[in-house]
Order: sequence, then structure tokens, then C-alpha cells
Amino acid sequence: MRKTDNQMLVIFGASGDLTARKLVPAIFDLFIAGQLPENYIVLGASRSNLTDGEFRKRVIEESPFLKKKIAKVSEEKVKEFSNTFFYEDLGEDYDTSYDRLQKRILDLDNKFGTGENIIYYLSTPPTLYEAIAKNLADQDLNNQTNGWKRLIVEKPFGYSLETAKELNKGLQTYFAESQIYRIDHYLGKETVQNLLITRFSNSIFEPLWNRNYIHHVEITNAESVGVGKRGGYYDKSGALRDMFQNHLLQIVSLVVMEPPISDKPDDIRNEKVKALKSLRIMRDEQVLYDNTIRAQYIASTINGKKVKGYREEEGVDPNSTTETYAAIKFFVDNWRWQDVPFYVRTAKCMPTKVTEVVIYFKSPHHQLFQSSDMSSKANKLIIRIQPDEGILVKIGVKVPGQGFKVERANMDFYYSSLEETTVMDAYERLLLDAMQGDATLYARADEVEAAWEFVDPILDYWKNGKDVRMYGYSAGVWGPQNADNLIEGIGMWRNPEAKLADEPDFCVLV
Ligand SMILES: NC(=O)C1=CN([C@@H]2O[C@H](COP(=O)(O)OP(=O)(O)OC[C@H]3O[C@@H](n4cnc5c(N)ncnc54)[C@H](OP(=O)(O)O)[C@@H]3O)[C@@H](O)[C@H]2O)C=CC1
Ligand SMILES: O=C1O[C@H](COP(=O)(O)O)[C@@H](O)[C@H](O)[C@H]1O
Repeated sequence: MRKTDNQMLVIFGASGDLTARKLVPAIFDLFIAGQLPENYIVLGASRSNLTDGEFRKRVIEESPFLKKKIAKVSEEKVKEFSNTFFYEDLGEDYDTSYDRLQKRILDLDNKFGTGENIIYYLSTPPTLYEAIAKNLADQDLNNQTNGWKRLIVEKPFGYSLETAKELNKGLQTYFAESQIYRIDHYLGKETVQNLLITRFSNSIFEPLWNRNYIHHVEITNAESVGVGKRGGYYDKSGALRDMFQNHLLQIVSLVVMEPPISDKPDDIRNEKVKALKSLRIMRDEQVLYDNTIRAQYIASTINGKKVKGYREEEGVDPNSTTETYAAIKFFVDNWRWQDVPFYVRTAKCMPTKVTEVVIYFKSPHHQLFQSSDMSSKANKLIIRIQPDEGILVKIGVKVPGQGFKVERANMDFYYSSLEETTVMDAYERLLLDAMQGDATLYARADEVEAAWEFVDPILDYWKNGKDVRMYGYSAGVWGPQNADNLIEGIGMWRNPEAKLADEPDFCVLV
């Protein structure tokens, strides 16, 4: 087990949704699992006027997000956990003197022996990130002479390439890049990490992982819910910024990358940057027109229940042109992937929640045997990221009886079959990594910028291009039909089952 130093976590924006919904439950799980160091405390900091006790009530004792977890442990255990939480009122503004905050941090550090090791977690609107970093630096709270200092930054990392560069430059003025941890919670998902293991720990996949054997790659990220209460934020962002630029391009980079020379953070991240830099940037209007689709969900009725259209959602402009569906076809210009199309889509209000990577292999050069369904004759590797996490390979088997007819059957593995193992929540895993100084699963500045470099021209075209369409799709269907046109010559997007285990398998009747 890796060593975790005694330390303090200072959360900026501690009165917000993310703190209560994700961060505190993750810390609680680490506490219950005995993964926290002996001396560990959390200091929440925001403008809201709260005492330590009120903060504890809000994020622990009366938090709806901890209710179920708390119910499983004793009252003393909850009290013990709760007593490690403190709160500092920042006053009117985050861009203010941190005199008082510095004093509080030093007092708590002295009292609880956290060794001046501090993680600052920025969970505020991103416009405040640089000011917070500066104000910490002004109080020497970034100084690593005694104890380390780390800065965890929440997405979005910029709104465009230009703003991402400005943000990186701003943060790097006050903290070294090695101190900055840009969190992308998809990298904390066990199955996303398993992409690396599938590729580089099995000799049966890697030899086939290239243009000679792979026909195309399809990645689907679908959510069954709409924007809910986050309309205000989402309307300024859209599917491409919210999911594609970060989470999905991170997944793409793991599919595309070359084998790293070791599992050291920078060896892995160097390869991911190379992968992102090899995505063919689309600048030509016609190319953008042919290869990108955007759409918005419109009102519909699902199982007898009326569902709002995007433009009717709270906080959304009734004339909004923000996409809730994005599908992109692109190529990767390097030795391994030349001419292999990648199809990636992400959307809200789909029939089910699912994220998966599907590798479609080429058909055998010479078709000896008759396949019952010609369109599905290819071998497929399905890597299910969520839910029903697992891996499934479609292989050809003989249809019993006379002659040589081929059907597809499944070879599969599900994480749920590992009864003894508990899969860590993404935030829990990522927080623990940062506590231990492991940045492998955090995005580096150049990764983020390379991803924006690819996404910027698409956003620019969608905003300013000629004849850019915004399709509509009824909430609860698999997006606009036109999206199938992207996959010309191949068929259509796969419609994944809610559970990988329900993937249709060939049933041999004896
Ligand atoms: N919630 C989520 O699931 C996810 C959130 N994120 C990111 O995490 C960060 C925090 O998100 P979330 O907790 O949802 O946001 P909230 O709006 O719920 O909380 C943000 C906190 O920041 C403080 N704040 C300071 N100045 C402002 C301001 N001008 N407007 C609004 N709040 C302000 C507020 O505390 P106070 O007023 O007390 O100072 C507030 O509690 C954001 O950058 C978001 O993009 C990323 C992924 C998922
Ligand atoms: O970052 C985000 O992710 C969630 C989806 O996360 P998941 O782990 O539930 O797949 C998405 O709903 C949200 O819009 C986005 O900001």
C-alpha cells in the first residue's frame, strides 16, 4: 500500500453542490475504509456564513448524500468523522485577503499535526480559480519548504483553447505544474483505467489494435436525464464542452495512445498528449459539415410521462442554440490509425444511461462461410464503462446443423462477478491519488490544450459557419436520424442495451 502523509484538505466553494454530493461522500468512504492518514482534517471555505457545527450538519450529519452511508455505521464513528471538519467564512469575496484563512490553517495544522501538507480543492465557479491561487500565494500558502502543497482544479478547464491557455498560465504563475491536479472524474472510473490494462496486459488485443485489423471505433456516452437544475450552467456550455472536450477525449486518448515506456504518470501522460495531438483537426467547412452533428432534445412523452424540451428547462434561453447531442466523426493521423474512422457521440435524454467503447474489427478477407446476418458479421470488442461494467467480445460460431452457417456469440466478463471486490467511486479514487501525490489520472496542461485545439474549430463552425443545422430529437430516443448519415457505408450507430449482460447472444438450441 502506498503511503499517505498526514494532511489537510481545504475546499473552496464548500457550501456548494459538488462538495456535498461528491467530495464529502468520497472522504467518508476513505475514512470508513481506513485509507485516511492518522492526522487528517477538512477545512471548508466559502462566502456563506456557517459555523463549524453548521457546516458539519450540512455536509455530513443532515446531508441527503450521506444518509445511506451513515446508516451503516455507528453514531460514534460518524461523530469521529464529523469532528475532523471545520469551516472558515471568507467574507464577501474570494478575491480578498487570506490573512484570516492563513491564520486558521496554521492553527489547525498546529493543533492536529497535519505536517503543513495541504490540498486546496477549487470547487467554485472557474472564474475564481486564478484569484484563489494568487491569494494563496500572497500568503505564502503555496510554499513547499515545510510540507507539500497541491491544488486540485475542477472542470471546466477553460471555455476555448485561448481561455484554457490563460487559465493554465494564470495557475502556473502561482503553483508549479507539478502541484496542479486537474480532475476529470472519468479517469477515476475503474473501467476507464481498465482500457490501459485491456490493451497493454493482454497479448491477444494489442497486435490487432491498429489500422490493419480495426475497421472503425465507436464511442457512446448517453445519459437518460436532461439538464435538470443545471440549465444555467449547461446553456453556456453544451455537450461538446461539457462532455466531449474532457471526458470523451480522455477516453479517446487511452484508445489511441502508444504503449508508454512505464506506468509513471508522465510516461502515460506524454503518450496521451501525443495521441490527442494526432487527431486530425477539421478546419474545412465542408469537412465540418459532413462530420459533425448537433441536436437538442424536444418535449416528448416517455412511459406516459411528459418530458420537457431543452428550451423549456429552467435557466435555459427559450431560443437557445446550445446542443444537448453531439456526434463527431474524425480520423487520427498517425502510423497506427491512418484511415480508421472514429465515431463519438454524447447526449442527454437518451433511452438509457450508458458509456461504452466499441472496437469493430475488419471482416476476414475471404468469406468462406455464410453469415446469417451480413451486417453484424464483424468481430466486436465492447468495453462497457458504465453501467454493468465489463468487456464483451463477439465472435463467430457455427450454427448447429448441416452446412457452415455462422452466428455471433458473446464471450464476456462483468466486474459484478468479482464478488469480493468493491469498486471505488471515481472521486474517492482520485482524491486518494492526489493525497498520495500520484497525478497519473489527472489531466496535464498540455493534454487539456491539445483537446481544445481539436474542439475549438468545431465550436467555431457551429457558432459562425454557414448552413449549420440544429436538429431536434424527441427526449427518450437515440438522437436525430441524420446522425446515422455520419456512419455512411457502415450502417448505423449501435443501440446499446441498458445492461451489457442483456447484449443479444446467439442461443444454441440442441
Ligand atoms: N456539481 C457537479 O456535479 C460538478 C461540478 N463541477 C465543477 O465544480 C465547481 C463547483 O460546482 P458546484 O458545486 O456544482 O457549484 P455550486 O454553484 O453548487 O457551488 C459553488 C460554490 O462556489 C461559491 N461561489 C463563489 N462565488 C460564486 C459565484 N459568483 N456564483 C456562484 N457560486 C459562487 C458558492 O459558495 P459561497 O456562496 O458560499 O461562496 C457556491 O457554494 C464548478 O466549477 C463546476 O463546474 C464539475 C463537475 C461536476
Ligand atoms: O462532468 C459531467 O459528467 C456528468 C456525467 O457523469 P457520469 O459519471 O454520471 O457519467 C454529466 O451529467 C454532467 O453534465 C457533466 O458536467
